[in-house]
Amino acid sequence: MATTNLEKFLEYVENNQEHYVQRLREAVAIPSVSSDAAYREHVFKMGEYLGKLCESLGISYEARDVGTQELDGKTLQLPPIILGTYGNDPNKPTILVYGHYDVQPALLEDGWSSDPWVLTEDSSGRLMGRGATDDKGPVLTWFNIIEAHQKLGLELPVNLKMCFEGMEESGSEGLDELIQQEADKYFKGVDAVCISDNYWLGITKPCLTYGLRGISYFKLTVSGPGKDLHSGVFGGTVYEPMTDLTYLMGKLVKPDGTLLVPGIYDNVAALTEEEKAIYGKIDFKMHELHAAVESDTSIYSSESETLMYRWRYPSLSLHGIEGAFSAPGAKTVIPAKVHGKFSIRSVPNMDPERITELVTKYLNDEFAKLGTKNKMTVECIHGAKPWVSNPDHWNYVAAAKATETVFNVKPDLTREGGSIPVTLTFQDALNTNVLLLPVGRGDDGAHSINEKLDKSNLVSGTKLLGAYLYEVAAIERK
Ligand SMILES: NCC(=O)N[C@@H](Cc1c[nH]cn1)C(=O)O
Ligand SMILES: [Zn+2]
Ligand SMILES: [Zn+2]
Repeated sequence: MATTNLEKFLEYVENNQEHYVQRLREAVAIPSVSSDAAYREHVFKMGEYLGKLCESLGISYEARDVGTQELDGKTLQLPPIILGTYGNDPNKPTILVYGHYDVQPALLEDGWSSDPWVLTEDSSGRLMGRGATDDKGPVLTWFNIIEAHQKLGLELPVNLKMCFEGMEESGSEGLDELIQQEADKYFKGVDAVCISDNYWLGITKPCLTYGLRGISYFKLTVSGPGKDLHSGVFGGTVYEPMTDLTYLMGKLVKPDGTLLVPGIYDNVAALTEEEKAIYGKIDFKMHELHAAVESDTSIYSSESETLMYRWRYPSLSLHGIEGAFSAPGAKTVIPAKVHGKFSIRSVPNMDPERITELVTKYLNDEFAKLGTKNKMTVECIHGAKPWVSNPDHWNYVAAAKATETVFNVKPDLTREGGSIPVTLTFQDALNTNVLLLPVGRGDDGAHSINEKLDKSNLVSGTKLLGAYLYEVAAIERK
């Protein structure tokens, strides 16, 4: 029997694994941290890296300037959004793929077992490095797919449009505006959207993801003294910003995860019996969660509750305190100004503006009760709405078929607790279905130390996303 184009592609990918690892190594070596002004030049370098890849593969592209942002009192240029087009055949469907080329911060001293900016392969084929799974590995698979087709002398079965941003980890600044402006221009004719920027639920079974939580990220500032003070000289005689701040932060959430902001649960969509039944059917075991977090400190003991509290109920996490003493040693300082960082993961039908109102009122009321002479401000520094898609759409059916081709298993349908601000924007502005098709596993440790992508996932992910394009081209799209 003649070999199909898809079979040729799958075989080619299988035989070029080291090339894909090397490409990921180059990308991980660029520390494109979007949240820190000191790293901004590297975010630009990473955008240039993708631009060069586009050039080398004949992808027509534009590095779109989206203006500036204010960060830490400085005006910074936002990294460009890379818009690429590959193929323009009116007889083929057009798929828009999105990803991000910025990463979370990483320092060796945080506890990484190797330099986070040097992709390091261990004996089990784990490729460790910041951005390996979130989201450089998945972004590069699209280029791998195009390259494989060129090397094989094959046409892609679809037209591809690409949208890669460098600010996803910092609120996707500039992206929504660009999408609104370009909805009837650059993005015109898009039949469906595919995003690979999340993870399997566990470590063995692939999934398709149709929902995400939103996020409201807050900065709570308390200031008092005009400068840092000696605690031996001034301790006990002045109101201390850290004392006020930690008191307030302790009033936000209970250790069992219950949010303490009055009214915050009011709009949370009620759980129906139909929805409840879904959680029991998902292939997920508590030991997988324990393995992923490297402890057994889970709040709930059942799989269903754990999934519900990850996907469909809000959570509040305390992230850190800027301005506080945190180095080794025993500095006896009273910090003059401190900023507490926390975020609320929101769910249908919570509204970001209402969340900000409730949080601001509550913190102001609690602060007033302290009777301190310090000053307090609270601001939501970025936000995204929750997103839920239609998993019965042909886009999902195509992805499920591709999963069966590559993994020989039907994928689970999952939601996720993280946030990707652009999902809802694409869905609404382009009036199209959005699919999340993950490459990495649930234990990849995105945002954590020792983030990794298994080599087998890099390879199977390249096959999966390629096979998905074939299924999209073949499926009845209505
Ligand atoms: N892979 C998606 C992801 O990690 N998204 C981030 C988005 C974000 C929002 N604020 C800071 N980062 C997430 O934390 O969910
Ligand atoms: Zn991501
Ligand atoms: Zn991320």
